[in-house]
Amino acid sequence: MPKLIGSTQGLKPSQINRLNNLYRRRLPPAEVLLPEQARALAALSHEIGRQIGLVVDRKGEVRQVAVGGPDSLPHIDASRMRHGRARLAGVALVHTALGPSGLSQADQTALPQRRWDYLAVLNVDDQGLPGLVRVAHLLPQPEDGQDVRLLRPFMAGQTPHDMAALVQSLEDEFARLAPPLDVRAQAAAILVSVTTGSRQLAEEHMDELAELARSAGLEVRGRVVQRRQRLDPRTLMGPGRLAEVLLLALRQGASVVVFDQDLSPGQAHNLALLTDSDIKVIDRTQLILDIFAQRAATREGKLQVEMAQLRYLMPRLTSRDDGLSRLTGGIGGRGPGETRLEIDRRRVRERLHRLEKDLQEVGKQRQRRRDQRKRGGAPVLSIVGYTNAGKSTLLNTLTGSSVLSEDRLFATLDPTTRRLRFPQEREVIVTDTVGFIRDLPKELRQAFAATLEELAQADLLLHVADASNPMVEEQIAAVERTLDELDLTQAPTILVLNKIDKADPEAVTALVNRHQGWPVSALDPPSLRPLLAAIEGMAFGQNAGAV
Ligand SMILES: Nc1nc2c(ncn2[C@@H]2O[C@H](COP(=O)(O)OP(=O)(O)OP(=O)(O)O)[C@@H](O)[C@H]2O)c(=O)[nH]1
Ligand SMILES: [Mg+2]
Repeated sequence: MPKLIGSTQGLKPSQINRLNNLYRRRLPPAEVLLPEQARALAALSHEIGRQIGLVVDRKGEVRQVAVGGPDSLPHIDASRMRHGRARLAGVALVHTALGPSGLSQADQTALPQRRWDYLAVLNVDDQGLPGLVRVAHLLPQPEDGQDVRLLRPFMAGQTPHDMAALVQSLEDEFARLAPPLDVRAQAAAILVSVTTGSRQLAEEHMDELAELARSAGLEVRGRVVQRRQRLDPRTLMGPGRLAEVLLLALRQGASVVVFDQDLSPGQAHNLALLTDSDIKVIDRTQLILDIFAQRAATREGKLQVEMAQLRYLMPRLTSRDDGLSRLTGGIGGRGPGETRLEIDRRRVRERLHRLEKDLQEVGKQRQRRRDQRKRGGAPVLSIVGYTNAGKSTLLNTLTGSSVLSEDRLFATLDPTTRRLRFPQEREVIVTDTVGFIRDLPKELRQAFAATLEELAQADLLLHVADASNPMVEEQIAAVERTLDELDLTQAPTILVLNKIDKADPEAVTALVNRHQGWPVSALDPPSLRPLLAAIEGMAFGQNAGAV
């Protein structure tokens, strides 16, 4: 028999017994409660002066008995009660309310939070007698602007609907309305941004978040931007708005909610407690970590990503509870965590220590390779730039190689080195590396320090920007800021304005004038000729070509 949960302190053994006995009798699935069950429940609730909640599955079995305060219930985790692939929780909540209050605001928001099949409130009068039963359920589509339907209140035993049939039809309707998932996607997601800034900026950042989500294998099914005077320190957005987001997720069949803002460990924890356990609430940093985890191919890359994930996880391991399992893993359950709920801080620390050692070792090897290259004497040209700007494509076209390039953020994680030959037997070493992004998570910046160190060796930096991107100015600034933070401003830099084939020509002209950049299309070799001449000139001295 499952255990009672909630405020059982101070109750008499006989009362605890009677509460436990509530597990023994099934409730009629079609009817919510039989009259004698309503009487017993009302009397007991009245006697202990607390709300009693019953979580009831679709067969009428009582799966959880919860004891609350005079007008509240404890947190109930319905995750292990879910049946099959149901969209709704597969369980309903029936609880008592002392006095005439009926359905509270908390009840209304609990519906999308917990996805109860339905929620029934049994009023208990001041004599301890059962009053009306009020039932509310979520609507698959809004009706007259309402997302929740309240059934006509009734006395126990006089249910106006066959509740089992009603739940089944809701379930079918929710399933019918959510489109099937694209075969290439791992899950559907709702994107959320809570901001005190301008809507336009928030929308632009959401465009980027959508690209990140797509790159991570998520299918974006909705975007919600909330502007507030002040962020809610507990959950960023207010509870009402959060309930809307969760309802949208339910209707769209989305199992991931991604915040554009970073969530503190406390916020992530609170949000996890306020959402159904089938929903994963993550932030932009986690999304980026997840992409990196999917893309890391070399040993060094994998070590770096695991280190970043563990560093992110560490402060979130303080409290261990049901929210944790959803905080730890990646979207598809990759990454550390998920399978290791029992993972503790000590083990994480040990693993981090090990990773640091391994990374140092790999770093030494990298240093040796670098020294060898240096001894060769050829100048080193490093390609840097915002993710997806076309760095790998440019490397390929410049050096006639075939490094993976993809319309996807963070296609490249591991540095690649190629030779670019000029006439007269002169060559430069060209390296392509991981792209930058605004607000790169600090865990990743630290973990990728070794990779980025490579850039310090560069004699020349090629900063590639995507001139066709509406956010190109912000991207150029973000890259410059990152270079600055990495202390990489010594080497001369050439700004390459890429993708002019699909950019607005006037915008390109303006960019060229403003930044003294070289307009090119990495897909069109002839367009690279002036840039090549500039590279040769800067790598070998202005007049080198004439010698
Ligand atoms: N139209 C057009 N597309 C380009 C051009 N250069 C690159 N692309 C496309 O832009 C996308 C990204 O190119 P990548 O070379 O992978 O970009 P990257 O900067 O290496 O990206 P990450 O490694 O993910 O940071 C690919 O789909 C390329 O085909 C260009 O000049 N014109
Ligand atoms: Mg690349």
